[in-house]
Parts: sequence; structure tokens; C-alpha cells
Amino acid sequence: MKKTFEQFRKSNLLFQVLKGPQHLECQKLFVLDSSFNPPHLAHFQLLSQTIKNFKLKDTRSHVLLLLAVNNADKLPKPASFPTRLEMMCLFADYLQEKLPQSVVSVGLTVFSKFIDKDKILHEQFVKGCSADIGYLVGFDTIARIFDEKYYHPLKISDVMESFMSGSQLYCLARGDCHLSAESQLRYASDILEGKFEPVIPREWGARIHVMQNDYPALRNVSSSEIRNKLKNGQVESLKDELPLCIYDYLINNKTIFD
Ligand SMILES: Nc1ncnc2c1ncn2[C@@H]1O[C@H](COP(=O)(O)OP(=O)(O)OP(=O)(O)O)[C@@H](O)[C@H]1O
Ligand SMILES: NC(=O)c1ccc[n+]([C@@H]2O[C@H](COP(=O)(O)O)[C@@H](O)[C@H]2O)c1
Repeated sequence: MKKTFEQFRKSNLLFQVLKGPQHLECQKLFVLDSSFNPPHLAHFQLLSQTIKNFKLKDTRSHVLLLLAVNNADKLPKPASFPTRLEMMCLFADYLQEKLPQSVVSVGLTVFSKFIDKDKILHEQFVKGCSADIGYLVGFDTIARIFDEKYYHPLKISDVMESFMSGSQLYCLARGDCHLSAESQLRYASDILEGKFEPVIPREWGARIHVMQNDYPALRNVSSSEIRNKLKNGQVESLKDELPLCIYDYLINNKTIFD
């Protein structure tokens, strides 16, 4: 993976598929954009609930696990990118097994903002198919997608118009969030009622779908909490938060977050 990653870094590519089909194979694409630092069961739950509730009837779905080599806020730490790519590939195999009605690809991009990721995916992955792209996010991320600071001095209603008119945002409420679960679940209807106008146009509310996590124990799981537990030797409890393949990988590579 180190070599593959270095090649991507040295190339001028903006997006590259490293595993799975190179182009969209189904009518519905679900993108999980994450730091995969490491991937965990709340990520799986986000995918599984979204596919269960929103996949097109009687068709397969295409899942794209996407890693940005530039994050909107975070430095590229603590696990190296090649390590994260290895975990993404293990996670992709796990998804393929658990969600057999899905096709899974793993990709890299240089873009941190969703508006830019969306443009490049339409150009290089969807390639002219009339598919809506569904982006899978936790509530903390949706709040950041609609934060004006990322687009200054442009207006969100202008700069995000093209992205929001062709995308759906599938969102899982989080326990470790500044808003109550009720407020998170009301977010789309609040937008539809115009509560955030003029910043967020009310019609965008129809493209946002906030779900409660069906498994309460996963609502507070996060990669940072898992990294801390691993550092502090609290490995037993990690079994309930990670796919077994990722758990085994971390146990065999305990220093990757050092
Ligand atoms: N417990 C959770 N419930 C709902 N969404 C989640 C949860 N954990 C992660 N997500 C979402 O999955 C997406 C990708 O996750 P990300 O890589 O940021 O994981 P994270 O666990 O929040 O990482 P970190 O702790 O390093 O910030 C984000 O949109 C994030 O909000
Ligand atoms: N305005 C935006 O589009 C925006 C804001 C914050 C994070 N992101 C991206 O969301 C993804 C997840 O971010 P975190 O790993 O920081 O939670 C990253 O790819 C990050 O760059 C995008």
C-alpha cells in the first residue's frame, strides 16, 4: 500500500480507485468519506442503515469508501495513509460479506470539501450516469458541511447549489454531539421550515435524512476514542466497537497510532 499511496501522491491525479470496480456499476452510489483512522462499527451501522432504508428496490448498490489525503481540519495523523488504506481494504471485504447486495470500491482523493469530492466523482466515477450520489455522514460532519467558514467569502446557497441539487445526505445522529438526539433528528424538517434561511435554502431539507442509530451502544463510538482505548490497553471493550478483521489488525499492529 505504501507504494500505491506514494504513486498517487506523486501523480497529478485528483481521484483514484484502488480496489473494486473503477466506475459506478449500479444506479445508486453511497459514499462513505472518512479518515478511516480506524474504520469502526458505527461506520458500518451508518452504511447498513442507509442501504436498508434508502437503496433502490430490487437493485444492488455501489458503496465507495473514500479517503481524502487532505482533511478540511485535521493533520494527517496518527495512522499513516498506507496503514489506513490497508484497513479500508479489510473493511471493504467485511462490507462485501455483510452487505452482499452491494458492490464496494475503495478510492483516494485530494479534495477535503464535499462540493469538490462530488464534482470529481461525477467526472471520473459516475461518468454520465444519471445517478444521485448519497453521502453518508454523522451529525458532526453535516454541521460542518453547512458551516459558512469553509466557503468564505462565497455564500453557501450559491457555492453548494450544484452539489445539493444532485446529492442526498444520509446522516446518523451521534451521542457525542453538541445537540440532543431530538434536535439532530429534527434538522431536516427545521431546514424545510426555513429555520436556517437565508444561509441554508429550505428546499435542501428534502435531501437530508437524519436517522437514529438502531444500536444505542454504537452512538458514542468514534475513531479517536478507539485510538485512546488501544493506547491505554483497554482492548477487550474494542471487540464491541470494531469489525473483527479491524480488531485483529489493530491487535497485531499496536503501534500504528503512536
Ligand atoms: N458514532 C457515530 N455515529 C454517527 N456517525 C458517525 C459515528 N462515528 C463516525 N461517524 C461519521 O462517519 C463519518 C466518517 O467518520 P470519521 O472518520 O470522522 O470518524 P470519527 O469516528 O468521527 O473519527 P475521529 O474520532 O478521528 O474524529 C463522519 O461523517 C462521522 O460523523
Ligand atoms: N465543508 C466540508 O465539505 C467539510 C467540512 C468538514 C470536514 N469535511 C470532510 O469530511 C470528512 C470527515 O472529516 P473528519 O474526519 O474531520 O470528521 C473529511 O474528508 C473532511 O475533509 C468536509
